[in-house]
Amino acid sequence: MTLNIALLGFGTVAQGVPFLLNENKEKIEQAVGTNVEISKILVLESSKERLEKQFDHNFVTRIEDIVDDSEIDIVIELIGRIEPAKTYITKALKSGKHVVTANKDLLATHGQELISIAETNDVSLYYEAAVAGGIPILRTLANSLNSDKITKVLGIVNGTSNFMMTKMVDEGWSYEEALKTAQELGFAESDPTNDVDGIDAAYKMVILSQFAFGMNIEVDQVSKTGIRNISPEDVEMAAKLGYVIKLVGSIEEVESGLFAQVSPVFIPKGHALASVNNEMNAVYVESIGIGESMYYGPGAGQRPTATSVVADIINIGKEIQAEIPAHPFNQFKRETVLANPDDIKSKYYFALEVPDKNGQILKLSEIYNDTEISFAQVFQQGSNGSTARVVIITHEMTQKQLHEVTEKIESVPEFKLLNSFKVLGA
Ligand SMILES: NC(=O)C1=CN([C@@H]2O[C@H](COP(=O)(O)OP(=O)(O)OC[C@H]3O[C@@H](n4cnc5c(N)ncnc54)[C@H](OP(=O)(O)O)[C@@H]3O)[C@@H](O)[C@H]2O)C=CC1
Ligand SMILES: N[C@@H](CC=O)C(=O)O
Ligand code: NA
Repeated sequence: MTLNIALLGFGTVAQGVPFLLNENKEKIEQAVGTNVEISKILVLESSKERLEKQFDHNFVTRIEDIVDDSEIDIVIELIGRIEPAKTYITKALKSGKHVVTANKDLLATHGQELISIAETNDVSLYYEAAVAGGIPILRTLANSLNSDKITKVLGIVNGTSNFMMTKMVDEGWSYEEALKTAQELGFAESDPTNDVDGIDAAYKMVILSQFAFGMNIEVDQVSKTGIRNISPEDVEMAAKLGYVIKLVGSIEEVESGLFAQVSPVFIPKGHALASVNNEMNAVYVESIGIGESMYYGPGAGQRPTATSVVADIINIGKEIQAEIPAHPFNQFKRETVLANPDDIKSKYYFALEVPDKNGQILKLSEIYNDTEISFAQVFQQGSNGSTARVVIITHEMTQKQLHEVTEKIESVPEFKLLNSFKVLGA
């Protein structure tokens, strides 16, 4: 019996699926126990003729041609965004088809609804490619780390922004040049705002929270800051102090609950995450059993992402062949409890613009002192004659103190808070 699959969409990632099925045919057939065929591919009417000239596949333009086809076992959604992907996945699941997707936008916002439809219809919904493209992180958390208790996850999980930061900092590329190349290389989302503003990474934090902590946080509960406002002065100061700046997603469980965030972070140069460059991703896990572990690999791009998609197809194929009942991709579920901001502590970097005259550092010190934040280091990083750029590295402080001190600084008209970033390390 052939395992018949159908693709929805035939863009960057989807075109990697036939490539891998073909290049790796023998191994895949041995794993699944039968051959895997792409029987139909759903494309837009406007693209069908162009694709038919280029590829020898059975292209269709109506979702019904796929969901009503009883020969099709697995539907692979690679259109992206919310609609029509959500409607198509729902139809496929309700028609008794297993579904594989790489769509983190959809899983982070409507995942619970889709998981419940899959369960009701006794079919599988797998999405390894949705987090950190080519890194097998979700299956590792669900299968290999199920014996361990995870306390913290730090992730460089957006390939586009990491690629851009690497090229801008190490090779002096402009923001526009770096973004355009990330788009050309197939790393960026159709709307790259999600990549540069930390939204794509926040979607991945939502999914990682489910697998690592069994908690289901909302995207809006993940605080997000992207890479747009990182300045050359921030990068220069980071380097001078022995750090690199990267967009990091973090999830930590403290006594009061879970806290998730995406923001630029100062990472000490010796930390394993500091050497994750270009489109590479890494998920760094702290747990009571293993201690520290890191999972590293390409987070975006056609072949790495399609490799995760095909791994999901193989896993579902094996289960179909062995007549194993469908089960959720992630079985870890607990009540969701958010942390008290008083319990979330970190060191911080503050960059401020202040009038270049006597008494300003003293005035700043008073503000921080009033909020019970102590300085670890203070620098004046240049002056234009009327204003000076002051950089402060603090000792550990809480999220609550961060909000308080930010408000206090912003209430002083002559002070301008340029940036405040978390600093990793004790
Ligand atoms: N690129 C990457 O590195 C990674 C991507 N992902 C995820 O994988 C998914 C696919 O991404 P990617 O391949 O990069 O995106 P692309 O934009 O390259 O591909 C999406 C394709 O879907 C097609 N499409 C759009 N609407 C429809 C529709 N209604 N019916 C049929 N086809 C449609 C588009 O067609 P047309 O070209 O004709 O407009 C396009 O070819 C997304 O969810 C993305 O977030 C996940 C990890 C990594
Ligand atoms: N646009 C995303 C693709 C993978 O999820 C990224 O750059 O990481
Ligand atoms: Na993955």
